[in-house]
Amino acid sequence: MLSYTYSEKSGVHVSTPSAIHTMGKVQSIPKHETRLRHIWIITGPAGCGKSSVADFLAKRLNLPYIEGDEFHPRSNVEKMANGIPLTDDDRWDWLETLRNKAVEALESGAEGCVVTCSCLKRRYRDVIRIAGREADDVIVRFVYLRASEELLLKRVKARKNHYMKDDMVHSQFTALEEPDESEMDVISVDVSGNLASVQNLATERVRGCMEEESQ
Ligand SMILES: Nc1ncnc2c1ncn2[C@@H]1O[C@H](COP(=O)(O)OP(=O)(O)OP(=O)(O)O)[C@@H](O)[C@H]1O
Ligand SMILES: O=C(O)[C@H](O)[C@@H](O)[C@H](O)[C@H](O)CO
Repeated sequence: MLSYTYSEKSGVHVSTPSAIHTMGKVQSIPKHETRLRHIWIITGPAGCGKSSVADFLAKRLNLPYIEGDEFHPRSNVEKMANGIPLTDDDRWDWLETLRNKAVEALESGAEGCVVTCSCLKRRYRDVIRIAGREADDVIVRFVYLRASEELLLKRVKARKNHYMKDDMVHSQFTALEEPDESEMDVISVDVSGNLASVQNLATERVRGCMEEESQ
């Protein structure tokens, strides 16, 4: 069973397993004996730094990294490259694929994984959240990289050799439903600082969250 409490320190509502299910019975176990497996989803609109942060975090935590953009079907990439925003229908299968990839990583023995996925809308995050029902020790957490449209426009404009051009940034913000306080599994990180400071900040927040959970 998962229980939620708000943590001043990490700024998220943390869930802690208070019991595990064994052969149909619920057996309580001491928290310190529980090893949680996290699926860390690095989210936000194009150019917010998902890949740069996820790569860094995965190395620091020694976890496999799944780059969400690699699993978009070719039709989605072609649309985006041609300046056409994706629709909900373009995204459902992709979201499920990413969820399955994350679960597969855990099934094949990883202690957790880091996944990049824009997850622009709440219902997209809900698709990924289902992975947390796999087992009591599996926890899905979102790291939302927060930035203004103006800043991301600047970063995407400066970026070379990417199918997503700056003419798509506005549509990303039109689709975006920023996570609010009711989404207790989201860590929100301001990405207006330089890359190294953002990478460190995100890693610190993630570690803080893990520390809270282990208490
Ligand atoms: N905090 C930062 N400060 C300055 N530049 C940054 C920062 N974070 C990322 N960048 C740069 O902005 C660009 C976008 O970053 P990145 O590719 O990591 O974002 P992304 O969210 O993965 O983008 P996309 O989803 O469009 O692939 C890159 O050129 C990257 O080097
Ligand atoms: O849902 C979406 O619209 C997409 O996932 C985009 O966010 C891009 O793939 C990504 O950001 C690359 O620039």
